Amino acid sequence: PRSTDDFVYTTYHDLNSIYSFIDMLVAENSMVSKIVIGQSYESRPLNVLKFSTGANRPGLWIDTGIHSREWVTQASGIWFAKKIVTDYGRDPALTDILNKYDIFLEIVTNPDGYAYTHSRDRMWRKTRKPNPGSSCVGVDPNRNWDAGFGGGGSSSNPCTETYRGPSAHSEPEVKAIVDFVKSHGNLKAFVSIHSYSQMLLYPYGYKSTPAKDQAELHALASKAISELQSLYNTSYRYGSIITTIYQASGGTIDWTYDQGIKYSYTFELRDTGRYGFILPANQIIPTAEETWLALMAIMEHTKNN
Ligand SMILES: O=C(CO)C[C@@H](Cc1ccccc1)C(=O)O
Ligand SMILES: [Zn+2]
Repeated sequence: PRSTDDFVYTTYHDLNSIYSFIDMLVAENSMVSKIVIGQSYESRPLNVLKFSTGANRPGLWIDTGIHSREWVTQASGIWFAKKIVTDYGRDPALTDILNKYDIFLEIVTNPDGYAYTHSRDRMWRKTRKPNPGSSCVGVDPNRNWDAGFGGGGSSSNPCTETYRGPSAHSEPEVKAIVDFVKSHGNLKAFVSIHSYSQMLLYPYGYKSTPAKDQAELHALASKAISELQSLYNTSYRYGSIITTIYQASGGTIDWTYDQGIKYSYTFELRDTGRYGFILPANQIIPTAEETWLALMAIMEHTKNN
């Protein structure tokens, strides 16, 4: 495609196609820039899109594709990026958000894993860093964060899908975000997008203690999923990670919440298991559209509080 107007949003794309989408979007829009926050284990750039209409603004973070096999999430991230530049100046709610906040969007958060799902194993979830002393490769990047690291709901066995890694933030893909969050210092919302299960989750996953902001997070989740459901009647469950899905330690949003980013959420997109990770491409746009309504509710609430 020569521009993001003729990019095909109705299909899944390989890594090079997504990288060229990112570069086209930057070239086409003065409000969009690309920040390389680090390199993956296999030396791929960790690209973050920055949407900004002014200097020194607080930020809103969205990541997709931290688990590489969850392909509808990277595809939704591409759609979100185009939606933002299309709606700015046209949709009053999005325009007001972008006049006050920067949006940061990391579409391919695990590029080594994503490349591997195209080349070798469609069902790959983890990073691709070898584990010394083991023939099993990769760490679960959603168990590698310094939040209850090593606790229940993560594994010490490199051959499992929830292997936590040798130490917190051992994975370059995770460390790059940790460093970005700390150096930015003014993120007000952090949304990490997974599939599948149709859930909207908030901290904690590593412990059953309710988050101090649990009441507000629960009420906002309720509002967000009713916005989501209003489009195609897709039904979501919502609640804390540990009560809604299972105990999981070392997860992304437990760490961001404990860094003081109150509006920390994880989405589990479509579906509930019929297709699972192999969601048909004809569901990409409907999934992205309905999820965007929930994201707008979260961003608006953040702006108003
Ligand atoms: O990816 C998942 C299935 O795609 C579910 C997520 C559930 C979860 C979500 C947020 C924090 C910790 C765990 C996971 O096990 O890491
Ligand atoms: Zn996942």
